[in-house]
Amino acid sequence: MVTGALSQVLSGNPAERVLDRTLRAHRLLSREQRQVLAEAVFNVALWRRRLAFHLGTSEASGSELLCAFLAQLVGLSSDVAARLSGLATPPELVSGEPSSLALRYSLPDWLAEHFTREWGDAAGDFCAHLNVPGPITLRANLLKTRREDLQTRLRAEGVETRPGALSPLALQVVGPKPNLYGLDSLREGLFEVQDEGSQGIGLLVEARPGETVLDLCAGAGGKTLLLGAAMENRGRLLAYDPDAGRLDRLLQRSSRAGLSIVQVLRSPPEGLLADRVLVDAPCSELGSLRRGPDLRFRLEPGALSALPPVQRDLLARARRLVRPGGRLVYATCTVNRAENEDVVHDFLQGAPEFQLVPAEGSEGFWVRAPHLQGTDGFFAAVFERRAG
Ligand SMILES: C[S@@+](CC[C@H](N)C(=O)[O-])C[C@H]1O[C@@H](n2cnc3c(N)ncnc32)[C@H](O)[C@@H]1O
Repeated sequence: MVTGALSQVLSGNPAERVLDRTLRAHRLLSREQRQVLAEAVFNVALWRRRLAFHLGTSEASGSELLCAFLAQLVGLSSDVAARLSGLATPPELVSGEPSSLALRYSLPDWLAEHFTREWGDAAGDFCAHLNVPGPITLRANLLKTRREDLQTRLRAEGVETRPGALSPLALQVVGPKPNLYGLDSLREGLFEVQDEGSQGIGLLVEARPGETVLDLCAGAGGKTLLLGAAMENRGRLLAYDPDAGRLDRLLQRSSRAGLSIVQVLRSPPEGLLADRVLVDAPCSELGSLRRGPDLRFRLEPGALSALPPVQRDLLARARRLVRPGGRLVYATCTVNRAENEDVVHDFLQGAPEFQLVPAEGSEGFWVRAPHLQGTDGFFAAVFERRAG
């Protein structure tokens, strides 16, 4: 069963979906067996390049990779590892650390090269952090609760948390992964699951009660909901996204959150002057790679250059929708100068009515990353439209 699941993952099916399907097809597995299956699928999906190095090949089967995982990472003897993996003879394993970043941290070559260009000496540290699952972080919905009350409520539901250090709304789950979707507190809209970096972007907008705020790439509303709570459900909160299904989910989540000021726009906004506009742009999403063990192997190098034209176009549209004296926030969840700093520099050159509001990061940009603050990777730039 494990090797069947692994060969599906190795042929490009998302590990999480494969695991889900396999568990559903084998409902009689014990809790421990399910856990072992999950560990094996996730670790082989993530470490496949590194494990292939230990096998001395670039093309290894699911069984061979599983055997290398059990011997190299779990520490079983090679005989036992081979038997558990269904191999007749144990493969000879190469020991030691690979010298290249790509093999050490199990990344495609092009991606390791990209991260070296982006982070320089810190690339190894960044890549190491991509291989550790991020924390599960919740955002307290202040329309319905306070962070400390939510913490008490969750404890009563069997979920231990601690306050996040970066966002005043954040609680981090402590201990094993709970089934959050089974909790009444979630159904009652007391919280949403949201990385602290993502919360930080919503907070950069500084939305206030009574204002008109536009979320131009609202998706399913992760940040829209935060903006609505910051506005205390007063004012106008406009949410646009070309993906109708995501907007439908946004509406469901808004109603669960007790948010009634959201107006979903089914076509791009025109002729509007908002106090604040958020452009949470579509991007290559390299900052979220730790959220899926095999995401990195399903990306193509073309992802790095596909989106800057779309991002430039979005900023050009957003430019016309901010009132004089208003605020514009451009954000991505990626680590790619071409989608971040370069897009922003071009925008500032072509839009002299806007000025950068410097954040604490380098060049005045706001940057979050797993090896720096422990969040997923994000980039943001805050602009103000000059008054008059
Ligand atoms: C990073 S996601 C947004 C996530 C969302 N803000 C959240 O916090 O949950 C980017 C979104 O941009 C949308 N998008 C893609 N092309 C777009 C366009 N031309 N105009 C506006 N949104 C676009 C995608 O459908 C996607 O939902």
